[in-house]
Amino acid sequence: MQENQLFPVFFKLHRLHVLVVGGGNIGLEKANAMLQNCPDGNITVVALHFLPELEDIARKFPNVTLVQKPFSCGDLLGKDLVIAATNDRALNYCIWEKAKGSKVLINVADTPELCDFYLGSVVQKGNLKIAISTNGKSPTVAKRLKQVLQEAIPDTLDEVLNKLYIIRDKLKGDFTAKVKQLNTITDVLVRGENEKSA
Ligand SMILES: C[C@@]1(CC(=O)O)C2=NC(=C\c3[nH]c(c(CCC(=O)O)c3CC(=O)O)Cc3[nH]c(c(CC(=O)O)c3CCC(=O)O)/C=C3\N/C(=C\2)[C@@H](CCC(=O)O)[C@]3(C)CC(=O)O)/[C@H]1CCC(=O)O
Ligand SMILES: NC(=O)c1ccc[n+]([C@@H]2O[C@H](COP(=O)([O-])OP(=O)(O)OC[C@H]3O[C@@H](n4cnc5c(N)ncnc54)[C@H](O)[C@@H]3O)[C@@H](O)[C@H]2O)c1
Repeated sequence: MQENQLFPVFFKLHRLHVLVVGGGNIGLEKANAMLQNCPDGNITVVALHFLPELEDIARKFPNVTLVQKPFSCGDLLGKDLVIAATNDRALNYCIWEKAKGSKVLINVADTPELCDFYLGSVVQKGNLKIAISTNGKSPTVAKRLKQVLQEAIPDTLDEVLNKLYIIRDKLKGDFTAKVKQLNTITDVLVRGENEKSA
């Protein structure tokens, strides 16, 4: 079986600055995906034209800036991540070249082979977040799996996380002892009732 070799990380987008080039459907979709996760994310969108939905977003989110102009190399200055989402393949390739030259991580929306990273499909329950990738094989399956997990994970799990956070703070002893106690308390999460009594 082929393995997915992508390494998932969770970015703090309010501490980074993302450049999106393209203000059409895909630019909107990617900006929306980021803002759903991180409403304080810093995003600059550069495009010749913007969908009205993006203009609404820029009004609603003070950290989203729209710049109406053709892409130029200087747009990469001070950016940590780039998403190229124009309808011009040659331009997307040029943005990729410039980003690589500037050591900025880039996602070219329609070209997996030019992506340093993929956006994931995201399950969210309070503090819990699960990011799903199908290794680029089927974003639709990633979306469906997200829907299944969103339903399956109980809302009360967030209470569990908050309680464990308090307990974690109060536990005494050295690191190894704390880890042991936390594992004992949470054992119930991975073992069924029958297994416990056996
Ligand atoms: C997860 C999600 C995150 C997000 O974008 O927010 C995401 N795509 C989503 C949806 C979606 N995208 C597409 C469809 C149409 C049906 C289909 O093709 O399945 C749907 C479904 C829909 O919209 O219903 C079209 C599409 N997508 C890519 C290509 C190019 C190619 O594959 O060659 C094409 C063909 C373009 C064409 O044919 O012209 C490429 C990528 N899309 C990825 C992520 C990365 C791989 C993630 C992974 O490893 O699974 C990757 C590689 C790069 C990237 O874009 O980061 C988001 C789920 C939203 C949710 O959770 O609700
Ligand atoms: N990865 C994915 O999920 C996915 C899915 C479907 C399509 N795509 C591809 O993504 C691309 C974009 O699709 P779309 O629907 O958003 O297109 P669109 O036509 O709605 O938007 C294109 C955007 O690019 C901007 N643009 C064009 N030239 C520019 C320049 N020189 N400088 C700055 N901005 C410029 C336009 O102003 C516009 O805002 C298409 O090529 C499509 O094949 C990707």
